[in-house]
Amino acid sequence: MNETLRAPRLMHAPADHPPVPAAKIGILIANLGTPDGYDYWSMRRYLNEFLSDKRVIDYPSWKWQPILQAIVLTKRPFSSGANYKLIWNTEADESPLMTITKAQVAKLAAEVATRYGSEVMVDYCMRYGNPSTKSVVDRMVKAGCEKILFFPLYPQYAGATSATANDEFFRAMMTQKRQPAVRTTPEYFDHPLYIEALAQSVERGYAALERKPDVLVASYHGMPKRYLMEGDPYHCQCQKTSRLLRERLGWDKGAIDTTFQSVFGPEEWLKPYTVEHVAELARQGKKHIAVISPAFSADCIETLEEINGEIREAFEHAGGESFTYIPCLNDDDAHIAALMAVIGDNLAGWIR
Ligand SMILES: C=CC1=C(C)c2cc3[nH]c(cc4nc(cc5[nH]c(cc1n2)c(C)c5CCC(=O)O)C(CCC(=O)O)=C4C)c(C)c3C=C
Ligand SMILES: [Fe+2]
Ligand SMILES: [Fe+2]
Repeated sequence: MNETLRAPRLMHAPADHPPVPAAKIGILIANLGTPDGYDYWSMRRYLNEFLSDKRVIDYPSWKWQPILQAIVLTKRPFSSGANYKLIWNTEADESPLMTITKAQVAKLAAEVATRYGSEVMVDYCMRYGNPSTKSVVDRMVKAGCEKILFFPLYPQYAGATSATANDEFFRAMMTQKRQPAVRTTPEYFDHPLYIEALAQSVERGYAALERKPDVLVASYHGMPKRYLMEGDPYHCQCQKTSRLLRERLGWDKGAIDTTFQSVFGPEEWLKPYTVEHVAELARQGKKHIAVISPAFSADCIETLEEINGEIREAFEHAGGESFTYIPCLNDDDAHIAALMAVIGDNLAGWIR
């Protein structure tokens, strides 16, 4: 057993003493969350929780809630549900984000067991929907985790993703009688192994093509431009990821275009918008493109349906000829190696 994990235990506890589990370290992987089904009520429950989060939509409740409840949640569960149906993993009856998260966590758990032994456990939770952050924190504490490393799988920090995941984690801590020591991992948008994993995925994608694309579009999830102006570093971190990827690939300036997708509501979002940009590329004669989405650690509705469906159609409609979607890093070994490096860095001092 690792020395740093050895904690004083009650060897001869009296009969009426509650059980004392062996001390553990927990690594809690978090992702955004996904609906339990694509039917109206599952979609409504999920979207209601998501779109009521002030880190995501920061309008005052008195203004936003009537619009959300009376307009958005009467229509969007149908349109989004229809999109989820297109990509649903029918075998497991779950969304791809869930299937891929489970695969990532299984590989990480195996790596962690090899590297650190059975005193370090790995589990996952979602910010919205199931399994809830609180339910998994409760389980980890019950299992004896006296230290928890919380790891939201967003390479680029955003208030709407990393911060709200952390908020939910801290809320779960507020109800613990025996509160563990906790750490949250910082963003890893410039981690050399993350950039390496992205580069390898591009090289793999390009090796399978007969003709090299005219441009690689790096499409990131968008957010209102106002959030950038108010200090959210997400936009800058996305730009830096694209630059580091281009440098690692040894490509000239201009070989990767950085764009933003998934505009929601009437405000201006980060530009250029992917859907408009790819159509413009086709009109300019760049008729062969590839698209990668570095902000998503797992393929999901935004990549499988929006990028590889709607955005592909916009490109083809504008005269584009070949559109190659490069999948997210998912459970690629190079991705797991990058995540393990982030975990290792952030366990420093807790374990050798
Ligand atoms: C409305 C505001 C939204 C902001 C701001 C936002 C930021 C943001 N989101 C991700 C990652 C994901 N978003 C996903 C789905 C999704 N996102 C929004 C809205 C905002 N996201 C909605 C309404 C939805 C649901 C789908 C829909 O109805 O269109 C997902 C996929 C979940 C899945 O089940 O597959 C991810 C992942 C990032 C990285 C981000 C950063 C700024
Ligand atoms: Fe989103
Ligand atoms: Fe910026």
